[in-house]
Amino acid sequence: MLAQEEVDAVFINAILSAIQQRNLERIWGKPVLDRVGLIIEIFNAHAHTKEAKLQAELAALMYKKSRLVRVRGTDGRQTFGQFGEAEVVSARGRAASKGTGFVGGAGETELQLQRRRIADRRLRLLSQIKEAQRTRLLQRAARKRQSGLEGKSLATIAVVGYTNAGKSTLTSALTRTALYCNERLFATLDPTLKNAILPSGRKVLFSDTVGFISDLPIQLVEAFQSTLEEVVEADLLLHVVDSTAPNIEEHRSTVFHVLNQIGVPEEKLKNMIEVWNKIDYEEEEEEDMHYLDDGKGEEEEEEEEEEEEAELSEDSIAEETLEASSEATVDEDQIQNQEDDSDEWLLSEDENVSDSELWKVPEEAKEDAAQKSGPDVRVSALTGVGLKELMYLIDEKLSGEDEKRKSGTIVERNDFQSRKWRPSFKDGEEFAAGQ
Ligand SMILES: Nc1nc2c(ncn2[C@@H]2O[C@H](COP(=O)(O)OP(=O)(O)OP(=O)(O)O)[C@@H](O)[C@H]2O)c(=O)[nH]1
Ligand SMILES: [Mg+2]
Repeated sequence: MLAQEEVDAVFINAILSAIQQRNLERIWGKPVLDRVGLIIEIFNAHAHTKEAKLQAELAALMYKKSRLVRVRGTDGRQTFGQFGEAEVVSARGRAASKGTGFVGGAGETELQLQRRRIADRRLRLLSQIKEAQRTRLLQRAARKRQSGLEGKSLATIAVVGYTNAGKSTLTSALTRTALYCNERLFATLDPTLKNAILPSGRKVLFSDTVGFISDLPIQLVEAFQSTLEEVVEADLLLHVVDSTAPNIEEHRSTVFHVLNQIGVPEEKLKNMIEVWNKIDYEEEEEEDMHYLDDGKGEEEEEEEEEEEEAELSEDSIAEETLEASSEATVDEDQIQNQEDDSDEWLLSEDENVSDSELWKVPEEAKEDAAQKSGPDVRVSALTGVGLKELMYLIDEKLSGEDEKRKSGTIVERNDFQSRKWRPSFKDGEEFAAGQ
């Protein structure tokens, strides 16, 4: 067991509310990172292109906004937080001022100021991202005009899947190019287009995309909106599944959930090809299993895991931490009940929810999983097994699409606004603010 001094920071694999995070930091005297915070750190570390950097900054900003809480310090005065978080300001100061008609106060001003700064920056980032999106749109339109063989349009195939499923490795293998592949999560943040020739001789474009992850809040999806646009607009989707992942069903349903959220039409989801990757690994794994066995029975391990999970449940964290540091902290409900009208104008409608709610993927959405229960094709992107079969399948699916288009079953969708999911901002406003 590590001594407290040896620990630099604590990561909690759950979504913490701002208050929970802050209370834990107070008790432990260490920075505490939750699941969303960690994802954002990774986004930032992996963002290299201009667009990816903008998107990562927007994600960080949205997260920061949800962390804006007001706390009263141990000495009873308004505080900016023990750890220098300038965004943490007093709620009780505001409560005390209620009824007197006095709405000002240092804490509130600071909070409003912070919110305003965040709102301004968000608008600027959104308009820059929108600009990148426009360029992308023009390029896409130009690509569509380019003809493939026999006058067929140049089809785009988006490669989607959970992070680390092997999307980049597969895209590289299919297009015989070298894309950046890595064991790290979110190795790819930008969509990359590469061309390839199908067995029929048809020329197509493969688009490698950012990976999905469970509990990825919709606010983060907003940040990657222009990247995900490639997916919505693609002619065909390849869903890469890591067949070695222990929680494969959760991965699959997460991917379906995100695709639904970003507005991929039902028709395209049905037509999607499910590719189970890393089949080479499966064989090796069985041989290796006994080396990894630590001598514990499976039941014992499960029990331990359950205990750990119980310890980390949000409620227990909230209770413990609120008790342990009652003087320095405030109750979350109390804060929400005091949710003032004065700041509301800074937030759009959907943002007036508690911060813990803000970062949660709705439960029912998780059940919104794949109807299909097996792979269309099993491959190994590393060894090349199954890739030929996959290429034939893509050819087949695309010509099926052509047929449908000819018979008028499919209507071309060039209209962005008809998408199911749209970000919480209104287009006109964003542009007015950004120009
Ligand atoms: N054994 C085995 N490993 C694979 C296979 N395909 C990919 N990998 C490995 O899986 C890891 C992730 O591969 P990537 O292609 O970067 O995965 P990705 O889905 O693009 O990941 P992100 O961009 O981070 O979302 C790398 O270490 C690959 O070498 C495969 O067919 N077999
Ligand atoms: Mg990748």
